[in-house]
Amino acid sequence: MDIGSVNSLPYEDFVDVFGNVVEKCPLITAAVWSRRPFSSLADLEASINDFIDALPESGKEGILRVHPDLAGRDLQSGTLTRESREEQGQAGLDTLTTAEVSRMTRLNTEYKDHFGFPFVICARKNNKATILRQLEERLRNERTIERACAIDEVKKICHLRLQRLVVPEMSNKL
Ligand SMILES: NC(=O)N[C@H]1NC(=O)NC1=O
Repeated sequence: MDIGSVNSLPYEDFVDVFGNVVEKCPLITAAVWSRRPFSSLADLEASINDFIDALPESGKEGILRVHPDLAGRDLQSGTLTRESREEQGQAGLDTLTTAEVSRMTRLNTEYKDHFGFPFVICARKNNKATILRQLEERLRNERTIERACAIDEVKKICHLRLQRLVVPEMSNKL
């Protein structure tokens, strides 16, 4: 889909297509629809990022809280969103050993107890080793820094999800 087609989508279709670019936050997509027309995919992405940046800290934490744990209960029970399942699979989180699952679960719990929101990282840009290392390192962050870091990861996830939905303008001309 190119940006012209994106701009011509009625509200319902726009939310159907882009409703999960930020995990389980279709409200963000619904809000940015009124900022059409977008000049490019980057412009649509910037509108989403602007919306997130304008939220109060409690709103940003809300975005983090609806993210599923990595290698957590939703992965085991098959209740992840399609996007999240693919991302966690690509990072190898669906083939962890029992010992790795235990370590991830222990660290995820420790992180959540400490910050009050789940650990979020762009799985597609990582693998199980870098995810576990980041989880241990970021646990030591000061809260404000960590919240900003997690929101940056949400934006990276959103960037990659958008790219898979909208063909870059150049490749339409080939
Ligand atoms: N907890 C967490 O980071 N979840 C996410 N990361 C990612 O790449 N997809 C997700 O659902």
